Amino acid sequence: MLLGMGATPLPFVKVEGLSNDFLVVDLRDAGPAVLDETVAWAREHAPRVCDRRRGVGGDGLLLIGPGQSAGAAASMIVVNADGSRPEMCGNGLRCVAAELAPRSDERSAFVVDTDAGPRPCAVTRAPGSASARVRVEMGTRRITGEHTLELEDAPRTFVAVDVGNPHAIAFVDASEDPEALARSLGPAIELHPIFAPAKTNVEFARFEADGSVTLWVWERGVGITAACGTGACATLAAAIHRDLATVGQAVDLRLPGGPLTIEQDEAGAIVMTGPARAVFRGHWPR
Ligand SMILES: N[C@H](CCC[C@H](N)C(=O)O)C(=O)O
Repeated sequence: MLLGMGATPLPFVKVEGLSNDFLVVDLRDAGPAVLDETVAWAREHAPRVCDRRRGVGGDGLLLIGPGQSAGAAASMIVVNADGSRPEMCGNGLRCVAAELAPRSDERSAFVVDTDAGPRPCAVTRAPGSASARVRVEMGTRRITGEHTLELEDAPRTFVAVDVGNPHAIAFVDASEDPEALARSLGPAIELHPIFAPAKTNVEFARFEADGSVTLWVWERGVGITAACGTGACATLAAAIHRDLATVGQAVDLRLPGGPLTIEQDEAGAIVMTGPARAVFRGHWPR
């Protein structure tokens, strides 16, 4: 199936994990030439495909290819809504794993290769259900620095965390609104020279009286999303780094799209567990 003039329509599955939504295209059997061509096509057409009025709508595309590393069941290539190709996507990987897992199986486990490395996944679902609960080993976080940025309202300090992709997390006071801050300051921080050339995802997190965390994310290459799996992982890592949380402590991360369970061990290895759902199937006309 060669894409381009007269190419056949592109089959996809629309998926969502905590309302972070994507188009999944399964190219495991398409061969390397078509996979590469489809990645190039997706990067060029992502803005239109992800447009919520003129296209399917979504935060990005997830292209599934054959596994690259020994024993991997498949690989996942992520394309953001702006056409950029990030290293990793946590909510997206849960959705890809749920697509890879046989609907008839209650439990399945396998490794998926990503641009950030292999990620072990475990899928649990009621047989036949379009929804699943997925546990992903997200690798080991790296704290890459702390940066105090002079921003329009006041200097703010961000913890820079790499969880395969880059994140900058600011913890805000009880009197501040993380959503308003993410919307107003997110774009400038994503593009701030200190994070060049890779740019960064941006998180504003507020600890609540009950110990939970209200989290809003301005995603690199996307904008505000309802949830960000890698962002939740990076936020917990930053909280532990700042002694706002402890290793092994279950922190209730409250994203607009719903809660995520994140755990970090003494060595900095992070595990994320959350939902994934297939919403509908379709074909994108070529
Ligand atoms: N926009 C992100 C990729 C998607 C991350 C997010 N959707 C997740 O669930 O981790 C980036 O450019 O690094």
